[in-house]
Order: sequence, then structure tokens, then C-alpha cells
Amino acid sequence: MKIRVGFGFDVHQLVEGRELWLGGILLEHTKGLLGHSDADVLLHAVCDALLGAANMRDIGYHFPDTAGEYKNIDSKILLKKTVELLADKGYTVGNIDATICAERPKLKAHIPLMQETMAKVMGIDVDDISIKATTTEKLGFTGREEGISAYATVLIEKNN
Ligand SMILES: Nc1ccn([C@@H]2O[C@H](COP(=O)(O)O)[C@@H](O)[C@H]2O)c(=O)n1
Ligand SMILES: C[C@@]1(CO)OP(=O)(O)OP(=O)(O)OC[C@H]1O
Repeated sequence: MKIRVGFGFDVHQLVEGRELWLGGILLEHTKGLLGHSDADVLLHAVCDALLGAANMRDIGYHFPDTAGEYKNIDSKILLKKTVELLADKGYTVGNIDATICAERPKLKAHIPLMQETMAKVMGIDVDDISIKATTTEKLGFTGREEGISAYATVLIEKNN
């Protein structure tokens, strides 16, 4: 069995008049994330970690933000397509560990649904996806609620 690790990071700006999609679910909040897609920063970090683990470039390489077909796209579709790109190379997802940096909203209560949603999209066990949340103690752009960032580490596997 060959195993590889990958790391992903993403940031999106918080603005008024947009929905807040995080971890594949819609959250109630006064602002939402701005992007070409639904701007689900956690799913984008996970896509980048998966692509990085397989040495397959990054999310913008496969799904350019200049392409009309990805305008306002549900990032769950991009995550599913990413898992399929890895499957074409013989890789399956081992486990994922991710952190969302957001001053608000409180995410704790929503994390189980994010885990279930993402696990279903990726075809993995809920137990194989860990999602954590932290504030940045009011420091920096996340602390000022100007944006939300996310980090993800993944392990992928392939039979030799
Ligand atoms: N948006 C957030 C941020 C944090 N949490 C939870 O609160 C705990 C404490 O956060 P600190 O940034 O003060 O360390 C953190 O461990 C999370 O459980 C949250 O739910 N939503
Ligand atoms: C997802 C894509 C494509 O719709 O757009 P954004 O929502 O702007 O997200 P980003 O994390 O900047 O990069 C990938 C993009 O190509």
C-alpha cells in the first residue's frame, strides 16, 4: 500500500448579501463568503489537500474561476469531481483533518452535519473526517470578520 499526504489552505472574503456555505451546508449568518463558486472555503481547502497529495496541481487548475460552468457552483460538486480525479489515478481517501478559522458564527453545533455531508460526497466514513473550528482571538482578517480561512490535511492511499 502506497500512502501520501497533502495539505490545503483557502481564504474567502465575508460580505453582505451572500449565503454562508461551509462544509457543504448552509449556515445562518449576517454575511456570506464571496467567490466565483459558492465559496465554501472548507471544501476548497480539502480539494487542494487531495490534489496536492496526488501531485495533481490545485483547484483553480481543474476548475478555473474564469469558466462560466463553475459560476455559483455548489462546491460539493467540485469535491466529488476531485475525489473522482484521484480515483482515476487509483487513489482513495484515507482520512482528513481540517480546521476552520472564523470569529463567527459559532460552528461547534454544525460540525457533525458538515462531517456527514462531506463523508457522503466523498464516499468515506464519517469517522475519517475531522473538522475543527477556532477563532483567531479577534486578530487579523478572520478576527475582524473580514473573511474565513480553512486548512486541511489529508492522507490518500493506493495499492501498489
Ligand atoms: N467559529 C468558531 C470558533 C470556535 N469554535 C469553538 O470554540 C472553541 C474555542 O475557540 P477559541 O478560538 O477561543 O480557541 C473551539 O475549540 C471550538 O470548539 C466554534 O465552535 N466556532
Ligand atoms: C472554486 C473556484 C471556481 O468556481 O472559484 P472560487 O469560488 O473563487 O474559489 P477559489 O478558492 O478562489 O478557487 C477555485 C476556483 O477556481
